[in-house]
Amino acid sequence: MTEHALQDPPTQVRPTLRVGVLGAGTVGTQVIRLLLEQADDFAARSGARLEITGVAVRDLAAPRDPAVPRELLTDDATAVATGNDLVIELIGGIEPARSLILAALSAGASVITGNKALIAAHGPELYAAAAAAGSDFYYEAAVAGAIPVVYALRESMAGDRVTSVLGIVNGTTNYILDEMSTKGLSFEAALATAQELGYAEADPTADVDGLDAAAKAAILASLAFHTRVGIDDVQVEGIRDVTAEDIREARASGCEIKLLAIAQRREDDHASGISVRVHPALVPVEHPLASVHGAFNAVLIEAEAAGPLMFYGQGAGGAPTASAVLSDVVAAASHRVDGGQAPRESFYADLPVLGPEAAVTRYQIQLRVDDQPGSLAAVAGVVADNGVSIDSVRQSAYVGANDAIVTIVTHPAAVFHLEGAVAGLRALERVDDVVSVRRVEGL
Ligand SMILES: NC(=O)c1ccc[n+]([C@@H]2O[C@H](COP(=O)([O-])OP(=O)(O)OC[C@H]3O[C@@H](n4cnc5c(N)ncnc54)[C@H](O)[C@@H]3O)[C@@H](O)[C@H]2O)c1
Ligand SMILES: N[C@@H](CCO)C(=O)O
Ligand code: NA
Repeated sequence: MTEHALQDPPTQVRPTLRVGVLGAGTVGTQVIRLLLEQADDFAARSGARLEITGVAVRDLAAPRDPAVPRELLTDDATAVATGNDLVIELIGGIEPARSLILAALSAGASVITGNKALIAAHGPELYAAAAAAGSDFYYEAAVAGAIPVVYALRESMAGDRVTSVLGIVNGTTNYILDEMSTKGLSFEAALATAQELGYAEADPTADVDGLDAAAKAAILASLAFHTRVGIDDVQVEGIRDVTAEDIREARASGCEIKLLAIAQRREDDHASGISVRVHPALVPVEHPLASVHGAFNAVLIEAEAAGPLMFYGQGAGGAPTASAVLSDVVAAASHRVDGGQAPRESFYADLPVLGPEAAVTRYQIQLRVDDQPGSLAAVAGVVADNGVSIDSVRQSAYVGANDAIVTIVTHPAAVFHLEGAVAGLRALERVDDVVSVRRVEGL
């Protein structure tokens, strides 16, 4: 074959697919810009010309990025949802996004969304509507922005048995913790900077309280374990109570504090099922997740045959997220041209989702103790008596008193045993204060 024959004839007639966009905010604007700027590439890659017929917005008069042509704007979102071959939902939230997506699917459109909150609350309903209509339902942008982790779990890992997913999936909180760690800022000061830079919303609750990461954890767990996992199945703790002091102490013991999303398969004498949780944890500095800085995301997947896989990149922002949306647009468009369909929901394994009592993790316990002979032995005795095994102990002087700070890292322990040990420590006369109890991951 000559080189010439490999090239795409410019005159080739292609079908046209009608594309509707719901929402022209941070992500929608970039999706529209790229679809228009790179129209020929999208036509060549998908096999169809992608024509944006309408962009539904809430306020027609609002100032807009010039990348969004004014003549495409409409405030009739239902018409955009029901009058196109491909519908891209980038409004966010539950309603009206849910109703618009259902309307689009029942009108026969394929739907692409980045809406993790909606999928974590109503995923099965959306999948069922897509299957009933014979349409595609795609959502790469919903988890970790540009990082192709939905594709990885839904398609690349379809031939393997995933055992765990461990990730930093919220850019805002990673930025805040990183600023606290590298610049010594307080939580409040770091949050204010994140808001100034546009990472955090004016109302940062979903990010800071771990709910955005929990929605993503639910999606990751559903895909990894072929089991329906909703946001209510995820144990969530955010980063509001992480102090600059916690981070300094973590660094002194060779760790960073990261907000982690964790989905693990458990099959042992004590529990069988999956554990899905989001919480701050100490991560040893040599662990790959410890060096994920700023608003970046990273996801580690472990599977039986593949072993460990690591994904890293931009988990938020208009253009990075648009990249993920557009990969789905190309896939959905090429199915319209050449046949084929997106993977359907896979929940055959139906594994039980375990409660918080089943979690077995390592902990770091920090105590302020009397710096007297026998204090360490008393502390170690209480921990052992409660069935918790100690991995390491570090003692440092406490400034301004006859006290010492003792930092204990345990071997993996059940919550029940850990709570017993902490209660026992609090009751010890030699222990003035249990300063902090944090989970440790990645040891
Ligand atoms: N921004 C990111 O970094 C990012 C990353 C991954 C996924 N996402 C997801 O992408 C989606 C969009 O996020 P975003 O950051 O672009 O949000 P955004 O708030 O910037 O944009 C949403 C837009 O939708 C508009 N809107 C609200 N109700 C509407 C309605 N009824 N009809 C038409 N338009 C309406 C809003 O006015 C706004 O312009 C969300 O689901 C979000 O979770 C965002
Ligand atoms: N608010 C989210 C956007 C991406 O979902 C974050 O900070 O990661
Ligand atoms: Na992604």
